[in-house]
Amino acid sequence: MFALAKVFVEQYELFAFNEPYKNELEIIKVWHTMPAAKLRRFKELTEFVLQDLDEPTNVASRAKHSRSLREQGNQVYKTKSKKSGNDLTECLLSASRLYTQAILEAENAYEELCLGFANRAMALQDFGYYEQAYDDCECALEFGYPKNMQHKLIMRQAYCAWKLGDAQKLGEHVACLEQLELNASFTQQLEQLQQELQLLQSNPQAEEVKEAKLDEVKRNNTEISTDAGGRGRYMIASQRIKEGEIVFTEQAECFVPTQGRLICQQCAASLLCAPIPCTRCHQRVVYCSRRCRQLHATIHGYECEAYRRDLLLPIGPFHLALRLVLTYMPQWLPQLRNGGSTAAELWQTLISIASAEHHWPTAPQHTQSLCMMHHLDKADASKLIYCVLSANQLQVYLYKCTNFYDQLLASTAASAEDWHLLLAALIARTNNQLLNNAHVGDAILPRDLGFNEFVLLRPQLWRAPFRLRLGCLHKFDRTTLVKSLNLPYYGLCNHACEPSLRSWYDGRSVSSYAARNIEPGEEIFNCYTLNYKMSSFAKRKEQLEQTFNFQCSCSKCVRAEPDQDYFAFHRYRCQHCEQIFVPAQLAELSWWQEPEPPQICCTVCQAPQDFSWHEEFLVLCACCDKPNARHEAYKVLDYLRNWLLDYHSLRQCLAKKLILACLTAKAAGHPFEDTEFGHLGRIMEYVLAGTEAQIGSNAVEYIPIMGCLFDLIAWGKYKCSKQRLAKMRAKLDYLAGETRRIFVNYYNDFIEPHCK
Ligand SMILES: C[S@@+](CC[C@H](N)C(=O)[O-])C[C@H]1O[C@@H](n2cnc3c(N)ncnc32)[C@H](O)[C@@H]1O
Repeated sequence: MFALAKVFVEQYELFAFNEPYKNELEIIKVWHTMPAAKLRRFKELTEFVLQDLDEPTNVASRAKHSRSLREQGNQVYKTKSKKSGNDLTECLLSASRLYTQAILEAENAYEELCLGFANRAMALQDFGYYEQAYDDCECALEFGYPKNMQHKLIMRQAYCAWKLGDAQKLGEHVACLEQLELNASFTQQLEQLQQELQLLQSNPQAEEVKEAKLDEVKRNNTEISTDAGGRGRYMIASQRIKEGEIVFTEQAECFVPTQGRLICQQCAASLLCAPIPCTRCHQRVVYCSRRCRQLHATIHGYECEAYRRDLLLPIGPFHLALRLVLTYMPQWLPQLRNGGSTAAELWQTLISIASAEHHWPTAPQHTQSLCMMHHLDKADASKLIYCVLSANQLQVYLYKCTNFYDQLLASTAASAEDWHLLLAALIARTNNQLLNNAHVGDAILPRDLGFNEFVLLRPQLWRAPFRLRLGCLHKFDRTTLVKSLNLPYYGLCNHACEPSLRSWYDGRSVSSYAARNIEPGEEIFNCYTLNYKMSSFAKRKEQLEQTFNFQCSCSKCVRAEPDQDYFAFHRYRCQHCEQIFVPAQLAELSWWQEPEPPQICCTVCQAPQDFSWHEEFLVLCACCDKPNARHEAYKVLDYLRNWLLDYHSLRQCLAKKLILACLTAKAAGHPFEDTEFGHLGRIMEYVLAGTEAQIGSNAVEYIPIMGCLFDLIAWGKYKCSKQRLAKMRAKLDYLAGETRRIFVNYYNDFIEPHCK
């Protein structure tokens, strides 16, 4: 990261750009025409980054480290015969964790890599992750598992295929094993599998009903109009859409993980139990299955060297721009084939597609993406230069380190030099379009999950695949941003501070639901910032102006008092005059998040407020394993209701802290009195009502708190009516498939029994 930043600083000095913006191609041309000596230095620096960042692998030391981790895994795995119940689960998952580390560490030390996969297959199979165990066997074979032991893996695959009810695969593996000479024990296993195969064949299992996929996009509720007055295109309802109904769905053809997160690069799954890494790019890319690895192979072929050099993390948002260009170039090329032979002509061809009218709901994503709005024309010189430097670095990378140019040169009459200009200009333009249009997708994960930690392998959490232990749902306590996606249809929604949509991400897909009834012809708004109840008018204004270049004139912003709803979550009763006030300065509203909190004074009597209890409350939360501390904390929170009014942001924040601290203590086995659950239940209901008031009960933020309440119900310590439970259960249907599976299993295992 340092090398790239240093190079950009020097390149910035070399690139004196002070011309008015025409378009991205013209800016790129400017640096291509800088004085020869400067240009030489500029190019040297670009290439220096590519050379300097290359991290060759020391295969021997990788192998050594990987072997040591695998052997630790073996030690743990060996103890399984003495274990049962949760202890057995722990043993298998901790072995799987160590084998996973061994696989990641091995990189291209293939002798170790294949053994790591083979051993993980064994532990995962025992635990019941049959699909993943099957894939691991396949990986072990791919990476050179010793020939004389391959029958073990084939037997394992046959077993997994049987468990998965896949007669075809089972038949293939059984046929293969029948050709081999096996010892008595393996022969016995084979005979059993032969019988199972006959049973499967004579009694084929009903085709598993696959969950409805989002591949089929829903757009019939919406139309796109254009505003001649500068707001560009916008989305309207083509018919009445009732609150909670789907407004539209979209599936991103390209996305990237945010901040180097290890999610599947193909399907964006964020809960992996058996990550399959690329062996070349230093544990920076993983897949949830071999199929996903296969589907992503072409794009990764272009990115692998950049990952290997760790170029994509420091390049930040440009990574999505790069991926968009890599993804769509094959679709753009046929249009460019007859679109001229110079960079200028090809550029013009793309721009004419971008400025044409299309039927937006059905236009392909590669066309919609070309047409996305951007504001590079309003950017200052430093932003333009940074954009050029990043785009140049990526273009040179593609030229020097990949075979991406092959298709460009084979499909068009343009020269490599023309493509240098065009590609850099296209990356720069795409990046700016994405800054204005890209979306970030979240996942519900434990707050303390490490970057290279895989939650499905976490200790003390699971009792079976996708089945949590009693009282552990609260561990999924946070919505975390995990991916940036290109969703150009969603991007056609203009902004309002009170959105019409509640959007839920699932892998590469988004489903947007109506936040309230929407009438035919009414505009459908997204909210680009926190909504009007969660952030101040000034903050939203600043963000919208800086990033999106417009001033919001939505119904919430044009009111005489645009902050009235935001202030409703910051009302105090003065400790002296007992009048109600909101702190005078915006910066004072979230004082508890400041490193050096300001003194808050009542705006009626000016008396300074004493918030020393805040620190004390945090200390109590940290000691929630002790009953006295918990009782004191319940009391303080109850007392605060007189001073932090209604759904005060701070009171909600403290309530969440206390809930999580108590549930963590309870899950760790600390005894709780029955009366305490009454307190906790009330506190959870308070936070749920606050979340509903501030964001809505159909927003993803509602789910983690609901999960806490589920734990209480699951322990039999809190009662809800059947109707209430049914309503909460219905919310789980919004969740991403992988998370839904966990939450629904939990509901069925532990909540449903309490309904009877
Ligand atoms: C994600 S795009 C929305 C679609 C865009 N109108 C288009 O035609 O492509 C964001 C851009 O649309 C414009 N925009 C969005 N909401 C707006 C609003 N409420 N008022 C004015 N301009 C808005 C701004 O130029 C903003 O940068």
